[in-house]
Amino acid sequence: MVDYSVDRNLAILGINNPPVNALSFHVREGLFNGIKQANADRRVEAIVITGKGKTYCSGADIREFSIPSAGKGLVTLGHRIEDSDKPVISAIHGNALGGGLEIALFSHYRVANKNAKIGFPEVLIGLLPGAEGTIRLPRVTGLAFAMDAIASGRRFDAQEAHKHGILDTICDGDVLQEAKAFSKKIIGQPLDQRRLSKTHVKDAADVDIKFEEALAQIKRKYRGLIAPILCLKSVRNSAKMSFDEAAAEEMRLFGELLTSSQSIGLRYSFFAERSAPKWKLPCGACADNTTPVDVKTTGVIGAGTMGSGIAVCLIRAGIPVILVEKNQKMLDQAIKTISRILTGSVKLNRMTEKQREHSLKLLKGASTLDELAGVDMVIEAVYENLELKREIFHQLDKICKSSTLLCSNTSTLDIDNIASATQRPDKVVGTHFFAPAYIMRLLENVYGTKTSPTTVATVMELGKRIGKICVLVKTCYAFVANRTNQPFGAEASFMVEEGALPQDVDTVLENFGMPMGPFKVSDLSGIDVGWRIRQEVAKALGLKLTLETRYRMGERITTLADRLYEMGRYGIKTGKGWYRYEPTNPRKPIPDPDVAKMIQKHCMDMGIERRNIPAQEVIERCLFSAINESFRVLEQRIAEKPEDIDVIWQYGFSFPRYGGGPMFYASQVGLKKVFEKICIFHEQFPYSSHWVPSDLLRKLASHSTEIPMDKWTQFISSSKL
Ligand SMILES: CCCCCCCCCCCCC[C@H](O)CC(=O)SCCNC(=O)CCNC(=O)[C@H](O)C(C)(C)COP(=O)(O)OP(=O)(O)OC[C@H]1O[C@@H](n2cnc3c(N)ncnc32)[C@H](O)[C@@H]1OP(=O)(O)O
Repeated sequence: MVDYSVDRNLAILGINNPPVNALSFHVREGLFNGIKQANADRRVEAIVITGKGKTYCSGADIREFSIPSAGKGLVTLGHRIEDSDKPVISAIHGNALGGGLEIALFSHYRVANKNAKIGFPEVLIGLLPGAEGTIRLPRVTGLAFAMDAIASGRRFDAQEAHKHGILDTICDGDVLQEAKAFSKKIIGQPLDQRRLSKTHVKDAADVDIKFEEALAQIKRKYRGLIAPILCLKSVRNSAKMSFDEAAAEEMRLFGELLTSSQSIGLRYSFFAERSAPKWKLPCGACADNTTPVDVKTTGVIGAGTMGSGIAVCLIRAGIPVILVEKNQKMLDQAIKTISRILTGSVKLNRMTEKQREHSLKLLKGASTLDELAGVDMVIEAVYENLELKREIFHQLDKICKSSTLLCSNTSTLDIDNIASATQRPDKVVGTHFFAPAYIMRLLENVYGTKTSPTTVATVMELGKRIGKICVLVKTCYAFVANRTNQPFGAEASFMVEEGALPQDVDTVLENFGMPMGPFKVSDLSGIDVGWRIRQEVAKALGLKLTLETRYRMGERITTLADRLYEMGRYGIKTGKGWYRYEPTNPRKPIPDPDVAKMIQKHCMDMGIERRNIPAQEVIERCLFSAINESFRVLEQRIAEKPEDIDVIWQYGFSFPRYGGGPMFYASQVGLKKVFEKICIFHEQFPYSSHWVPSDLLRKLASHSTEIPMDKWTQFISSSKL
């Protein structure tokens, strides 16, 4: 795990723990012994710590944090490095992150390749740099930089690190060669001033004012998160306490964070996000054994909000797009919108003007499907109507070359049904983007019964290329995202019918950690949009809709949103929806007594007695209904693993990352408790089929001990596989 070699007067300790050279137990042991050995070796005059392969060191092994007291060895190792009688140089390429940067700060000197990335990302997993990082960095950079870097977790480049004194030198080529050359300048120099524990924070006098400024910013930016605040407190200690006192306090704060529910959730999310792209099909094909085809050209059909957003994603990633829209006015408008979106990206420094111009050159408008004959992939993004989509796929099948993949940006419709309109069902797949497509990171890829592994591999790869977090799911009505979110929204509305007001429900869920409650989201996305979907569904089912009912096809429903629509309250776009909006601040939702009156009248007319709804009930009804549906989705193998559902909720519905997602939340509450509550709600609300308890959940909950998440799918009855 650490390769020890001697090159003339230098001992080279090469960390060799692919893929990211994490500081696992054996790496720490290897470095410790290497320093000891080098100090005892009379040939050696200086020691270089370097990383084998692509990187120097990406920090502690996050998986080890679930082992009590793991990690303590890092501080012991650090002290051994700093106390070395022979100078230690860290030679950095790739990443020096977290514990990796701490090892560099225990070293006496640091040299790096100009492409290296440096940082303390611990806060992103709910921790702080616990091996004296919060005490050492301010001694090098001063307080303001250290507070910002540690509390934000941002990665910065070698130039910035050099400017702030973290690096002694940066080089263009091989960093090990540079370290060897550098050693000649420092061998024989006194080491004491290079030992950071012997130095002081230079701007310590300003600590209180800098702390207050940073704290105010952090509280605004990272609402509800504990780790950024403790990061700042620990940096403050570096200026107010002796080195040893501050380090002891840092260790205590690290321990507090390590066992916090936020950090446990964030660490889960770190790995869940990385597990999502590792897809697997029932036939055994998977990400590791399937090669995607190269997509060089694409077509997008429909120049509405979704089509334009998808086109932005593609051209931004350098992929040419033919945007097909038969309505010329709409096409012109879409091209203007796309150009405006890219201008916005330039203003936000997300791309340069030159990149914007290059991207726009990749976009071509067209009015007929015939233009798509030669493209490698088509993404259809017309509105949600099965017949229309089937007709388009039927035509595309005739027009496009035989290898073209045909993707549908549908949020609900059956992929098998769409595929059956073609002679190439193996090349048909769902690509469900979330609005606005150029901002939202989630891409829910949907395979049908006949979709080939190559087609799946290709859309998963394309998603990655355009910067999306891809999750693969099997076709069913509404897939995983909308299917599991539907009960969440329905329960929120039912509670408003039973006694809460929209703002009450929103506030509870925002306090839980959702950035925006469901009624604010509904105002943002448009009440008319939901109304139109309900009309389409009713038309397809041959139903006549009325406002004066509480049940449809044996299911409880509420017509409150339809009543808002009838009042012309479409949400933010009309200045009125569940809330009202002042023209002077059109984004700020203000509770509206007219809405309260409408709700009360609705309840009187429908004979509903209103009652007080406690906050706990809001959380349980919204989340447990989504959890129950999630277990069904898992049981039916619509989702392959619980982590996939959680990633969908994080990136599709902004579920707080520290909360993990509905499945992780269930695991933390305890499946027995969740199941019992679902049974109670099922009795209380017999006309909501989302409360019928999932068999899988029942089975897991009946176990005498909690079953860990990675074992849940083993309990699916074989008859359901
Ligand atoms: C109870 C009282 C106890 C008191 C104890 C007190 C003791 C005090 C001692 C404290 C010691 C603290 C030390 C330190 O401050 C803490 C840390 O260092 S925390 C870790 C900080 N580092 C990170 O957060 C880096 C995380 N990784 C990344 O950001 C990225 O992976 C990357 C390094 C930028 C590389 O990105 P990519 O190239 O895109 O690759 P992937 O992300 O896909 O990763 C590839 C593969 O590697 C796995 N992995 C990555 N980093 C780690 C890691 N740090 N530990 C373990 N595994 C890691 C990743 O999961 C992928 O594997 P896969 O999941 O695909 O199998």
